[in-house]
Amino acid sequence: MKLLTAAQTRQADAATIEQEGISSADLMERAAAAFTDWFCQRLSPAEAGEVLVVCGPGNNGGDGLVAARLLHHGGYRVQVALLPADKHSADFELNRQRLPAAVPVAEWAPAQLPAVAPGTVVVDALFGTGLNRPLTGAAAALVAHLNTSKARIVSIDLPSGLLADAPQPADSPVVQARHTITFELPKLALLLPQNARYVGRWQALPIGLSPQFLAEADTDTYLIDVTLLAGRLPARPTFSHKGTFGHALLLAGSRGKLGAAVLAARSCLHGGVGLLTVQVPAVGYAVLQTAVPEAMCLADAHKHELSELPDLKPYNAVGLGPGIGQDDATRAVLEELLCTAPVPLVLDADALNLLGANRSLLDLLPPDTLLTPHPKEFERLTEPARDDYHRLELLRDFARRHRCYVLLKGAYSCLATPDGQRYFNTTGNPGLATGGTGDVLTGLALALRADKRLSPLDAALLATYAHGRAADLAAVHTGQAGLTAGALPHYIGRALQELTTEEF
Ligand SMILES: NC(=O)C1=CN([C@@H]2O[C@H](COP(=O)(O)OP(=O)(O)OC[C@H]3O[C@@H](n4cnc5c(N)ncnc54)[C@H](OP(=O)(O)O)[C@@H]3O)[C@@H](O)[C@H]2O)[C@H](O)CC1
Ligand SMILES: [K+]
Repeated sequence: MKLLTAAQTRQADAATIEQEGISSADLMERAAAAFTDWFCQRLSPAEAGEVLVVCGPGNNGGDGLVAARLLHHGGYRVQVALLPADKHSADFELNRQRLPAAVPVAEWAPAQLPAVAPGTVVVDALFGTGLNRPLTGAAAALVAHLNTSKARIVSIDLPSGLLADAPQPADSPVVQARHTITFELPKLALLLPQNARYVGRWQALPIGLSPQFLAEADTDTYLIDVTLLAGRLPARPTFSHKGTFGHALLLAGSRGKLGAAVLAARSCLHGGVGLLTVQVPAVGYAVLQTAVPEAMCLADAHKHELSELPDLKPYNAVGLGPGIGQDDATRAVLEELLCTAPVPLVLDADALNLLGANRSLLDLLPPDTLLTPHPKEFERLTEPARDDYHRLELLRDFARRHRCYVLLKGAYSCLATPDGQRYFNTTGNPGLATGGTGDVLTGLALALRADKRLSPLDAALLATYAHGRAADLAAVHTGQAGLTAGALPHYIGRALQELTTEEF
């Protein structure tokens, strides 16, 4: 799925209107009807009580007027508050006329903003993708009034005051919505942590925008979902053997952090790798042989941390990082690996922190290496980000400069590619915010990078999606709070199976 900018959304509207031979008012009716259906499925007229629809001067306000009409006809008690404005869009005016007289309408000027009782259901239709500057004056006053009222706010398209795809001053007035219901495709602003307090839970409702326009739209930003992944994970051939799915080497663990090596190893095996060899410090040898009998194990000569690199010839991919610590001997292993790796690399955790502490090593990164930092690890590789938008710019620049794939982990993890593309993940849940889940991702990514049938991009996309999907499958049984990294590997196979396609 593509992520479109506000400007592209307007172009999609125009293309839809032209190709279907409909009016913009028809498309507004379709969008507002989708919103109203969503609303009615969640709140009955009795549960909603008095619904306050606040409308701005443009087509976002027009959506609100249509929703007010449809809710009224659906038996809801509705009133409409209009933001004072000198001019209104044509479709706003049209739907102002269509609003039944039985629906009370009042213009809410800053001087006398009526009280909004706590818990009132408010439909925020002030501004959407047409917002082009921070709110001031009457609009800012109304937004502040709504936010302090503790109303239950659902925003149409965007929480009013939030720009669709660009940063804005941190003190800009923005509606704090419980839900944001957007149309067809999400906007970038909905995916960023700094906007979470405004956006609440978001959902994109289909409104039949031109499939041709969407297919041809030029974007460098995508969502990782099942449609994007279709066909990327081939079925496992009948006459497969262990070599078919690659032999991976995992370099992991240090004294007191051997669990990371176990988690990554188990995940790699559940990710479908053919053979796995794990090298751990000598202290971990018995642990790995016991905990992960399916993996072959090499004991590093050093007792407590990794100090040597084995011969890499037998391996199709190498993973380094989970639990390795940052001792000098381990840094030397990283440097040797970067200089000699003839195979795809997956670097995580302290391997990234070692890169951050020894920036000259970044110049040794082989092309197509996959790095999987969380935001703090990424900051150590680059610089502190001003905000989430700046962090995405840093991410794109880093991936381009070092010709690598960088997966910035978090809600909606973002994969940046060497050619400047960005992919936001759509799976996962807050249950992943627990120790060891990154190690599980590393093991899964290593398994897929060892599969010679997969491109570096496909392996990274599949690992990102399946890791979050495994968490979603697990959380059904464990709950989010009860989700542990150790439970995740058991759901990876099913997550991958859902993505496997049998070619005709
Ligand atoms: N495909 C879809 O997603 C569809 C979405 N629809 C809805 O249409 C809106 C977008 O409507 P639009 O009229 O383009 O813009 P807004 O309603 O968001 O804003 C109205 C005008 O407000 C002015 N503006 C911008 N910023 C401010 C501000 N800070 N303070 C005051 N006024 C502001 C601006 O006009 P200017 O002349 O002042 O620049 C805006 O034009 C979308 O969000 C959906 O809700 C369609 O209904 C159907 C398809
Ligand atoms: K809105």
